[in-house]
Amino acid sequence: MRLQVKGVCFSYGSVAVLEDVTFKVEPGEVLGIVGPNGSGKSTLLRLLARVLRPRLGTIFLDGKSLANLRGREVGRYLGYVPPPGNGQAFSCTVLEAVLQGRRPHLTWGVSQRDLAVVSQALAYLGLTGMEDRQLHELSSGQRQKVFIARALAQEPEVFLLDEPTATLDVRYQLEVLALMRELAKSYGRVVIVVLHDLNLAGRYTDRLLLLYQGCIFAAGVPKAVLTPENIKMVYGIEAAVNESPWGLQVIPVAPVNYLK
Ligand SMILES: Nc1ncnc2c1ncn2[C@@H]1O[C@H](COP(=O)(O)OP(=O)(O)OP(=O)(O)O)[C@@H](O)[C@H]1O
Repeated sequence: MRLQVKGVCFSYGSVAVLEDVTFKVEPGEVLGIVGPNGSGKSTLLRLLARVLRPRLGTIFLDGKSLANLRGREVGRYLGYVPPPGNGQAFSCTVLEAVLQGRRPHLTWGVSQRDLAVVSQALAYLGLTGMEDRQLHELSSGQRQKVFIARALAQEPEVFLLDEPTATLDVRYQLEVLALMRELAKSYGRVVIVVLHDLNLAGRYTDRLLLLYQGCIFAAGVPKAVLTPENIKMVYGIEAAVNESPWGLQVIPVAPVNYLK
């Protein structure tokens, strides 16, 4: 499914947060969104997930405006994983939470296939055996895995992940991003992922949007976006950027004003 964003602007009340954001993502692509705190990354993802509506501009899925989709279509097309710790403290078991991902697909109750998909999603995230645990009794990383498993179980065309790796240990940071790449490359899904870790952004994405004060400051392949100059302008730090056998390596050195 192709996703197109055309001239999107958004404000919270009278405060403009996104200005004239335009880009597109093709099936099979992993798009990363990076940028400093408050630059508008989460807001952009919430607009793509139709949690928020643009003030101006349009978001298209295969040429159809997102605004015109029915609720069930939104659930089938878009799998949204909110950032860790964002109003997710409702009380249910791990199994119930992941099963919720099947809701857009359910017809007459839960089928064997629904259970098989859920069980595979749990296994991918190393959650097998934790099905009966209560969500509020889990560690924040375990809870984050549950929300990622729920999005996997949803089998959406487009994955929208807001800092999915922020609370995960290094192994699962790699597991989750490798799995998302695989879903894009082998199954033609679109993956859009907000990341703070520039090394992960450099390694696991095909293209990056670098947001700055609500605008796209740079867009393109990671090597073109994650330059020391761009990083300095946007984050105010000196950084060393090297090519490594595993992809781009970004070493944040120090805030610019500390070096004077
Ligand atoms: N519900 C809200 N009401 C009013 N302003 C908001 C709301 N949510 C976010 N903002 C503001 O909108 C701007 C963009 O916020 P957003 O959460 O999209 O940024 P972000 O790039 O995801 O930041 P971070 O890296 O800190 O998660 C910020 O200035 C923020 O204070």
